[in-house]
Amino acid sequence: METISSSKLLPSITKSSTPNHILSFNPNKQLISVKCCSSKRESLSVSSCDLTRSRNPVGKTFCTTGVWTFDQHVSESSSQVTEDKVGVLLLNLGGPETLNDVQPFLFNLFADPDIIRLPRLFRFLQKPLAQLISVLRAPKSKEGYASIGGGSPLRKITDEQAQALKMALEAKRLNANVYVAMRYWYPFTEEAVHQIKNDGITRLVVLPLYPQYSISTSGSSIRLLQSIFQEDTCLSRLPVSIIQSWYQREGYIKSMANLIEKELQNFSKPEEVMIFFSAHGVPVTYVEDAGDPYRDQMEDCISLIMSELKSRGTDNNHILAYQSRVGPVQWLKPYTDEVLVELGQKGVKSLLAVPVSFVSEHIETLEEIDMEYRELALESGIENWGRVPALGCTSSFISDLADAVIEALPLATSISPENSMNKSTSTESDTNILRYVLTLFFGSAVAFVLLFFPKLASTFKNYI
Ligand SMILES: C=CC1=C(C)c2cc3[nH]c(cc4nc(cc5[nH]c(cc1n2)c(C)c5CCC(=O)O)C(CCC(=O)O)=C4C)c(C)c3C=C
Ligand SMILES: [Fe+2]
Repeated sequence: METISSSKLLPSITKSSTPNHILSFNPNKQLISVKCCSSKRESLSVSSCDLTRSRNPVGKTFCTTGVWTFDQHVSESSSQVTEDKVGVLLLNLGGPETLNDVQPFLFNLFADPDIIRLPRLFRFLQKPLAQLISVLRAPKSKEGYASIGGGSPLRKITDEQAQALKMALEAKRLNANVYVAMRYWYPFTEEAVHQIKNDGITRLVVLPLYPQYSISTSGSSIRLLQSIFQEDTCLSRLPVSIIQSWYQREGYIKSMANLIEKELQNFSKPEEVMIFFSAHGVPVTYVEDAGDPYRDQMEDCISLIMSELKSRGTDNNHILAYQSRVGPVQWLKPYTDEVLVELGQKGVKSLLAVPVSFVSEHIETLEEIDMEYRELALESGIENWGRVPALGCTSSFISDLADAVIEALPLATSISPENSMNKSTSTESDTNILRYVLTLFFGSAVAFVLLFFPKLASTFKNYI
């Protein structure tokens, strides 16, 4: 068992050549532990690396992935797995189902401190800002959702994936209930957790439906989950195993390569097509200041997919760019729209877009790629355009997710109840009330000023 400091966690995870990381947590123990599973494709060998505690200046355990706010410890209990009532919790973003849902959905999204990361001193502005930005952005967002049929397909697709995963698990002789927990819309994470509790689940695997880990996606959902579990004595005893990222799994890489190969055949000269990976962007500060492994994982993922294609004799040129930036800050580069124009200018004639951050169709594939980027590419001189569909319920992919769940199951450990991080003293409650009143007062004042002074509000024009 290797012991390393938590400040080394991120590099060891993101640069690992065998990076299937399954983390189980127990916030009472004074160690952080991570299971680094050497996923040699079909056969999985597990090695544990215990991480010694390292504290940030405010006294909480800190880890550069941004997930592990509290100390954690792993202990294995694989012998129990067969007697358990198993649950699998799929984490996803959620999307507005009707146009009326758009603004409240956007509010939930922008109110997440992992989406708009304000300095601690300005956190009290989070909700008023979320209100303002959601109101300002809603008209543009609504247009987008209107153009793809009046709402997000995410809930329907995720439900179908949940059903397909349940069946794939059954086929592999594991009976499990599969739940869906959305971060910003129905079914909310709280509802899914409530159901898990009601159903008497005794062992849980948490599987974010994002192949690569980002603070803003899997990280946000996992943190929310941790806080719900820590508040509940019963849940804090439930053995849980969290699969943080799975982009490196063979089943995923091969399924992506299959889709790309198939789509290339629709071009008259497949070998001349540029494979254009378009990943969802994140602000640069996430990666460079907060230690988000997203960019490293994305680059690793693309190189694995390209190696797989090469091994099959498909050796096309490829490029990775980042789409969907929102707000006034700098995002990961190169930007998809700028690269499309450059490629057109350089004389690239055939291009296959591959969305790679997400496994369902959603507004950014159906509207942004299929409509906006396609139009831009054609205007820029690209003549032949194609797009790889999202994986959805592709059977090889779902079967691989099922394997990931089965592999993660024995690693589940519980959060013990004694050391509830949320036991607050009376002083803390007083402070909370004071903070609440101040937040309400200043927040309303700021929202009022911004809403009624449009020039100030134009600072936020890039969110619109
Ligand atoms: C403002 C910050 C945002 C960050 C950071 C961000 C990261 C991020 N998002 C996805 C996946 C999806 N995002 C979706 C919608 C969406 N995302 C943002 C903002 C940020 N995303 C907004 C404002 C919206 C709403 C749509 C819009 O107004 O443009 C969706 C679509 C859900 C749907 O309804 O279909 C997905 C999927 C990833 C993978 C990611 C970081 C890696
Ligand atoms: Fe997003």
